[in-house]
Amino acid sequence: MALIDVADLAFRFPRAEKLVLDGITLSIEAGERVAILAPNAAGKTTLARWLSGLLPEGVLTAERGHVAMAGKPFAEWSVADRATAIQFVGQVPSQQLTGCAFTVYEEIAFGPCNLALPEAEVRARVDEALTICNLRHLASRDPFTLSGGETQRLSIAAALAMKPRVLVLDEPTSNLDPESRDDLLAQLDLLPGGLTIIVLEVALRPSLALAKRFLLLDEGRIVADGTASEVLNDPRCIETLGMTAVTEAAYRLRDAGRWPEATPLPLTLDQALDSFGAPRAHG
Ligand SMILES: Nc1ncnc2c1ncn2[C@@H]1O[C@H](COP(=O)(O)OP(=O)(O)OP(=O)(O)O)[C@@H](O)[C@H]1O
Repeated sequence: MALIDVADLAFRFPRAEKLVLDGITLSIEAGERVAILAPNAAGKTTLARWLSGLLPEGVLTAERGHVAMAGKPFAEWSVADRATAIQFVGQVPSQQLTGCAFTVYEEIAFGPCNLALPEAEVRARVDEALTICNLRHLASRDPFTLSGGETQRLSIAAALAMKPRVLVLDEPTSNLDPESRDDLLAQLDLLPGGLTIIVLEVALRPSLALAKRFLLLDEGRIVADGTASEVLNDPRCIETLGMTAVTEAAYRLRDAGRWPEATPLPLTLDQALDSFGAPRAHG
């Protein structure tokens, strides 16, 4: 059985003419690292909230279909069980702070404390999350004094301290400068192998750094599902999301007759260097 099953999910916001999600069907296995790609306003955050069990909520219900985790629709999960099964990290770091923690340490401890875990277990979880997210030196700081990148790392640390099976990341690097983005991606790359990661993205580079499987969301439907080269080279993906800078450079070189026709266009710098037998950029 897949860990997450979305069955013919169709959803529209109240009074909206169009469906945001229009028959989404997909399965995600435990341990998979999946990127769901789509342009702005295509429904990434909405789908992320469904995948995380944050929708349905109140009047916001599906027109049809549902999302289930481990075979059970989210509607049947208790809040505590859902929060330990799946965690959502959104794109605006400051909106994710609890607002009731005086320190970074307390912010990370908030979730585990609400599960009424023994103090030693809470401490162990906070310690581990501080290390993974490189926040140990900031443990005593007021969360509201952190930079955007630090706050995003804190949001992820707080999510990890819940020891979820699934982490849903909605454009996690969209508000970060290139250095903070690369730092965060390097840290995410070190997360435990068993953790299922679903990242919803408009940007190709962070998706390539995190995911092995790629889905393209278009007009409320999943229209492509495959490897990076299958999905990122799909004309529908190129039309809506463009190409990586490396692919575009190779594409232009090929047009100018300076990229071997038989050599596939690379998606990343490492692939481009491999094509020429050059040493990779990092080690
Ligand atoms: N609460 C709401 N009420 C009505 N419409 C909404 C609501 N939230 C989102 N929408 C609309 O639903 C559509 C999808 O929004 P969503 O935020 O899911 O897209 P997105 O792909 O995450 O966009 P972005 O990349 O710009 O963050 C948009 O047209 C948006 O205006």
